[in-house]
Amino acid sequence: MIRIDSLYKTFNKGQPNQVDAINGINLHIAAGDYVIVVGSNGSGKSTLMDLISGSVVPTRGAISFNGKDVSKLADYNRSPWVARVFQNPLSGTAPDLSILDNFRLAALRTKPKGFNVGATNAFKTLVKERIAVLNMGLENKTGQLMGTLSGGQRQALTLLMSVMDDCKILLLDEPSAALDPKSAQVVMQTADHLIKDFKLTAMLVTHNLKDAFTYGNRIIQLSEGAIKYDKSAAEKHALTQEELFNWFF
Ligand SMILES: Nc1ncnc2c1ncn2[C@@H]1O[C@H](COP(=O)(O)OP(=O)(O)OP(=O)(O)O)[C@@H](O)[C@H]1O
Repeated sequence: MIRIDSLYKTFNKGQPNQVDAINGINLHIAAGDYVIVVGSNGSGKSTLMDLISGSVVPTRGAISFNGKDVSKLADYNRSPWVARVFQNPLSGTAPDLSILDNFRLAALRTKPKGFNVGATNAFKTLVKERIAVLNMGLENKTGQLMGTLSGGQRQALTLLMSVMDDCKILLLDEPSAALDPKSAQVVMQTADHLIKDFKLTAMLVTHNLKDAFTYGNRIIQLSEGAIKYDKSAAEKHALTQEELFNWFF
C-alpha cells in the first residue's frame, strides 16, 4: 500500500544549520497494517509523516501508494488517499461551524467544488450514527459549535471526520498527547476501531509506552532519521516493557 524507497530529507541544505532529518528510509507497509512509530525527539518521526502526507518534499527518494508514485504530488492532491490527525485538537476542525457542518466539510474534502454532499437527511443520519459510536452523547448535539467542545471531544470527532471521505491511509501524529488520560484512551480506542472497521492503513507516532504496546501490528523505531528497529506485533510483545521503553530514546 505504502512503499518508500531510499527516502532522504535535508533541511537548509548547504547552510550552517543543515539538518539531515531523514537518512535513507526504505519501508513497505501492507494494506491494513497499523504501524507504530517511536523514537527520541528529533529522530524524524513527524518529518516522515510530512513526507508521506506531502506537506514536505523529499530531497531524494520515492513514495508510492498502491503502486502510484506520489513523490511529486502536493499534499492536497494526496488527500484522496491520506488523512492526518495532529496533536492539537484545534487543528483539525473549524471552531465557528457546527459539528454537522464540520462533517459536511470533511466529506467534501476530496470532492470537486460544488459537489452536493451533506445536504440530505441520509447524510445527517449517517453522521449521527457515526458519532453515537463514541458514547459521548454528541449525536443529539450536531448543531453545537465545534469550538464549544472539549479537546477530547474535538479530537474524537476529528478522527471520525477523517474517514468520511473514504481515505485509505490514516496518519496519527501524537493524536492524544494533549488530552487527559480518559479522553486520550477514548481517542486511541476510536482510532483503533476506525482502522479495523474501515480497513485503513495507518501509522501512529507516539511517545506513550502503553499505546506503543497496546496498538498496531508492527512497530518501528526511528533514530537519526533512519529505521533502527522494525518488529511485528508478536516480536513487540516478546519485549519487556523496559526494552521497549529504551526505544523511545
Ligand atoms: N522545517 C524544518 N526546518 C528545519 N529543520 C527541521 C524542520 N522540520 C524538522 N526539522 C528538524 O528535523 C529533525 C527531525 O525533526 P522531527 O520533527 O521530524 O522529529 P520528531 O522525531 O518528530 O521529534 P519530536 O518527537 O520532538 O516531535 C529535527 O532536528 C528538527 O529540528
